[in-house]
Amino acid sequence: MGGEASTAIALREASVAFRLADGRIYTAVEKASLDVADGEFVAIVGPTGCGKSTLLNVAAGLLRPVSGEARIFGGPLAGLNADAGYLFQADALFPWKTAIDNVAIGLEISGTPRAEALARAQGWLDTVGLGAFAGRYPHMLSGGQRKRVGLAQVLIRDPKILLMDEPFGPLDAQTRQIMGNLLLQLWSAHRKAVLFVTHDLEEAIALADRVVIMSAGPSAHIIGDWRVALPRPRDIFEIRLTHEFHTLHREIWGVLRDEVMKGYAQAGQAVA
Ligand SMILES: Nc1ncnc2c1ncn2[C@@H]1O[C@H](COP(=O)(O)OP(=O)(O)OP(=O)(O)O)[C@@H](O)[C@H]1O
Repeated sequence: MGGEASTAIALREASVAFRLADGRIYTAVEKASLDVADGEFVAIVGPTGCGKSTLLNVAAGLLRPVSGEARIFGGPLAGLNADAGYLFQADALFPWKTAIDNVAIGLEISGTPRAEALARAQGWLDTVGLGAFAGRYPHMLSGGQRKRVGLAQVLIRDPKILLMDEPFGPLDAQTRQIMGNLLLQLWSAHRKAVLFVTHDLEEAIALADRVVIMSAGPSAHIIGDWRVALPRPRDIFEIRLTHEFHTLHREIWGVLRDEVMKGYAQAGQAVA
């Protein structure tokens, strides 16, 4: 492992608890430890409701752990993580702004002159394949196109860390794969540290350098950590067809399946 400063995100025995409406305390995550190196792509997979978004929110500085800590590039995280860009499942686009204005806004807020912000926003729209859609409002774009604008909106600020919470969740299977390939292209060109939450193990293996599995909650924590030694550059259509992919998938699923079943049981849902 490199020095602490080359570790983009270090969660050290982080525990997160919520006060429920009836006053009880629910410990969602307990003593979760995870490192993401600078430039590394790590995917978190786990049963529904286990605490994946909670961990991401700790890394974003949106939630403070009740014990343990989050360190960013070697320093303690206090307040919002200014090194991170965040992409959620839901669109975060302003409906009253055009695509180009949605992309430019992050620069404008931080004082970049409007003409320069627009020129750079147009460059990012070109990069994500939406150069001709600059003047469209979000409601005039497809779900996949809105995700592309969202990616451009985050990447234009050049964050060192990308926090992604099921970013392609609402998209159809084909568009998800196309977006996955676009993300990999952008990531290999710009090499951010990525923490990517997904419930989809195939997506996690196809994209990531490491796949991390969380246990079912309450008191969820990291129970497995696999290095994905598949070659890059990857095409996520093709990589899923390889023997190495299937072997790794079977191995990780052997652990994940048990947690998924526990997760359903604990949520009181019937499983056949
Ligand atoms: N503000 C809150 N108050 C109380 N409980 C919460 C709160 N936020 C999350 N939880 C609970 O903490 C647990 C973890 O939630 P979280 O959203 O992190 O799970 P997740 O793994 O991202 O779920 P999913 O895969 O379904 O999106 C869940 O049981 C959830 O009900």
